[in-house]
Amino acid sequence: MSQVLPATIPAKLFHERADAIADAARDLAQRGWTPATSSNFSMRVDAAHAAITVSGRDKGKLGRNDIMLVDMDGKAVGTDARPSAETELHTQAYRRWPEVNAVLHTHSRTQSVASRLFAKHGVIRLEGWELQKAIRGHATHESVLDIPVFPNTQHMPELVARVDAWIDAGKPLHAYLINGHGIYTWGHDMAEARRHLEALEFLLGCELDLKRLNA
Ligand SMILES: CSC[C@@H](O)[C@@H](O)C(=O)COP(=O)(O)O
Ligand SMILES: [Zn+2]
Repeated sequence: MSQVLPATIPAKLFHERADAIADAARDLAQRGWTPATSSNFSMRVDAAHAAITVSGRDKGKLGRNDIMLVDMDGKAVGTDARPSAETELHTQAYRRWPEVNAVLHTHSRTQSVASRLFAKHGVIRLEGWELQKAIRGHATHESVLDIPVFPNTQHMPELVARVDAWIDAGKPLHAYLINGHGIYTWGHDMAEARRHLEALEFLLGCELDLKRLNA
């Protein structure tokens, strides 16, 4: 794949983003959170563009050629490569929150099982866990952190509309699960997005343990 960059985007900037995405993806794949080419990752490059994983690639073995440029409508820029099937969910986050610079989506077993188990409630309420403080804006374990569970669909505009409706209702949103599918979360930078994902994986695992123990 050859990526032609707009004149306004230096190659160094695009490569930095691509390398940060590949590093994160390798780590998450090693944890077993990206089975069978699933998951997708992106970073904002500038106000009008994001770098995102090419669709269908093994996320544990990404190189620079597996990351491409899209505009904020999710359309490929300067390449014939096909962006992630879920690109619109990434660009939605960049459009809605100018301060968000990295979006991560994984398919861990914990995320998948939790999404099925809590789908009937439409939300997982996290409350009383110290690790909630790993999420931006949460200063105490006494805060309430609601993670919505949206129905899965292959039709991205439907999911985009559900996310928009949640945000437009004025409800805080740090992450969402898609039923039988996985999780989306994001951050002001890649380190924050990774911290959010790691904390949420841990917290969902705790909730599943409580269910198992019937506690
Ligand atoms: C390999 S099944 C998972 C995919 O359908 C999808 O949900 C996913 O996360 C990866 O899709 P991709 O198009 O590679 O970004
Ligand atoms: Zn997915």
